[in-house]
Amino acid sequence: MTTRPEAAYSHGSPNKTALLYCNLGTPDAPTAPALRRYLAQFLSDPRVVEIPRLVWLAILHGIILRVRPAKSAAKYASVWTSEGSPLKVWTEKQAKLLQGYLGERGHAVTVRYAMRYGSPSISDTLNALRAEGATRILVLPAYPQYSGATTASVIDDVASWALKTRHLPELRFINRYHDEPLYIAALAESVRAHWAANGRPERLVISFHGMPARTLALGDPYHCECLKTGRLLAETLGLSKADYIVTFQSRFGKAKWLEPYTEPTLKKLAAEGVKNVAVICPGFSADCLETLEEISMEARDAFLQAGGQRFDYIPCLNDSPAGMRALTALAERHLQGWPTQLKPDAAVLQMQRDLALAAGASS
Ligand SMILES: C=CC1=C(C)c2cc3[nH]c(cc4nc(cc5[nH]c(cc1n2)c(C)c5CCC(=O)O)C(CCC(=O)O)=C4C)c(C)c3C=C
Ligand SMILES: [Fe+2]
Ligand SMILES: [Fe+2]
Repeated sequence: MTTRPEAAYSHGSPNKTALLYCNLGTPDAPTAPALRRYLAQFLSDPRVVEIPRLVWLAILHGIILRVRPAKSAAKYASVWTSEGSPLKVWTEKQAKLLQGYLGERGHAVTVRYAMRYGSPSISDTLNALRAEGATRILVLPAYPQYSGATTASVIDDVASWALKTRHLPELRFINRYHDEPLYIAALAESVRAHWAANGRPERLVISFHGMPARTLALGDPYHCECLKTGRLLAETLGLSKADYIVTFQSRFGKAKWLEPYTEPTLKKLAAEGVKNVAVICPGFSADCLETLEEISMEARDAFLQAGGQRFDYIPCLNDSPAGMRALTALAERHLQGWPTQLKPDAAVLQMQRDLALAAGASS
């Protein structure tokens, strides 16, 4: 997308408020060349792989980008839909719904989505929003739990766009929503609906994307926020400590990542005689490779092969009304103080009447 924001964003253009919903990104196609492009951008981000640059770039280009693209492409092919990558399909749909839900709540907000890696990029989308006259932009990363690798990386990307931009809009960022009551309620609602249809499992496994273990010691709040989401969900469902476990999936490389790991935990549970589990992944705002393939295919097989009898995967919040209501309320709270009202509200109308009366009295 080529835009000339500086030219279009002149004095006197409309003062629009916008919401930019940013997700991780996904390859353009389930093919090795598309995966190579995507992984090269993703894994070159110093927020994602925090090891010395030159050493890492040699490993990335010398080994990983030669081997991983074909393997990952095959996995993506197993979840790809006629409309494209699930992550992109859901993210696009969520942005459309957010626009509608905010409109229903009386807010004139232009909602767009962007991807941290791949397309549409954050900088192209910010340029397009400015060209449309956005002077206030609220950035909502699609990550309930804050981590340096995800939320901070979105903020880095917005900041690097800002470095190249003369006339900046007002900017706000939502850093986290891991303990928002409506988010927890939406997760609980989807678990309860699942229980109503399929029965209650012996164990609820609450699986989050992993991070290198050292990030916890370095002060990343991610681990604590995942544990809090898990605890609040369990409390809302009335589960005891023995009924659920929080685990971490998607380990990358040989270093120690946050534990317990999801798949080994599932095998251990099966070995201990647990026959029936349900797995939910609250850290993913939308179903994607990591949930649909890694959990619902690979982890399922591992549990069943280890002696488990029933494995249920509970989908992400995706476009569920409860999930969308949670995002809408979150955005609405962070939009406060910005003029987004479609119609002047009652207080403004009353103030205008008072001013007119006062003007009449003094003339
Ligand atoms: C190399 C290190 C990685 C870190 C750190 C990491 C953190 C992290 N990732 C997500 C969310 C997603 N990751 C996804 C895919 C994915 N993640 C990594 C690596 C790291 N992630 C890779 C290499 C991949 C690509 C697939 C593969 O080759 O295995 C996805 C899915 C994207 C999709 O297209 O469907 C998501 C979402 C979080 C939340 C996170 C840290 C908190
Ligand atoms: Fe990841
Ligand atoms: Fe994975």
